[in-house]
Amino acid sequence: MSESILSVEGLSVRIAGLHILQGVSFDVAPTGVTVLLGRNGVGKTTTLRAIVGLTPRNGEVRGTVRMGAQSLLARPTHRLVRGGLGYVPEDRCVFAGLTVAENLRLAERRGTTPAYDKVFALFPELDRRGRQRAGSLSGGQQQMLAIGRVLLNDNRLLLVDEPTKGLAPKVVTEVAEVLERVAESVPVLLVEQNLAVVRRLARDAVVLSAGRVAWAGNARELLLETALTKSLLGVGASEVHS
Ligand SMILES: Nc1ncnc2c1ncn2[C@@H]1O[C@H](COP(=O)(O)OP(=O)(O)OP(=O)(O)O)[C@@H](O)[C@H]1O
Repeated sequence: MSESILSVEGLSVRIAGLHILQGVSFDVAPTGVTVLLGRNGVGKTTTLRAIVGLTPRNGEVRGTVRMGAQSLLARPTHRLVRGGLGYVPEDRCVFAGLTVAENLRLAERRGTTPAYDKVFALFPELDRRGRQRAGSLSGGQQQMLAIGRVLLNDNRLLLVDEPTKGLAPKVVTEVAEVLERVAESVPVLLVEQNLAVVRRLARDAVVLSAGRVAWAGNARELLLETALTKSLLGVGASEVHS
């Protein structure tokens, strides 16, 4: 593989006495989508949050995370974000009481030109619904806002946590289409449980199990190995190929 955009080595996270990650190591390719997989509660969100410096204060993080030559773990989150690490959290976290336009305006950064043209080209609905309160958007529209907000600024890498969770099948397809287009210009580390979306988007896959990386390699190869998906993800062939 060509040089990675993100390198995670020996990442260990303890929270409230739980040793959630126990020496996780993997690389994220400099282009396309790398998917982080694993059964529920295995530590996927904990991994993304550790990378972006959002482990709870009572947690302890060890190991090394590098984006290019830069070491990330000692840096505060706002610096990482300013340095081009975009994060779309699980559950979207849009400001329900603010309008779409206000949610976007909050993401603007001093000294940079926010890329409204790019965001509205990807999500015309965000332009049309500028005056609508984010809390009254559908789940899919909120997800588009959460992704659009991050894309207002330049990113070297995007971390996206379960963007299709809880969405209707048609909207899952729309979100997948958008992420596919986004990934043409910026590499993505994606947590995703919907294996049809994984099959469509991901070139590389990393599977967590028992606090460690249990498997890493080509995503399509993983999805073709029924015994592997069953043992690592707890899903059978019908779910993989649906
Ligand atoms: N702040 C916290 N305090 C205590 N335990 C936590 C905390 N954050 C995560 N955990 C525990 O760590 C484990 C991993 O959680 P995490 O959310 O990272 O898993 P996940 O793989 O993203 O799961 P899911 O697929 O269900 O979202 C779980 O057992 C969870 O309960």
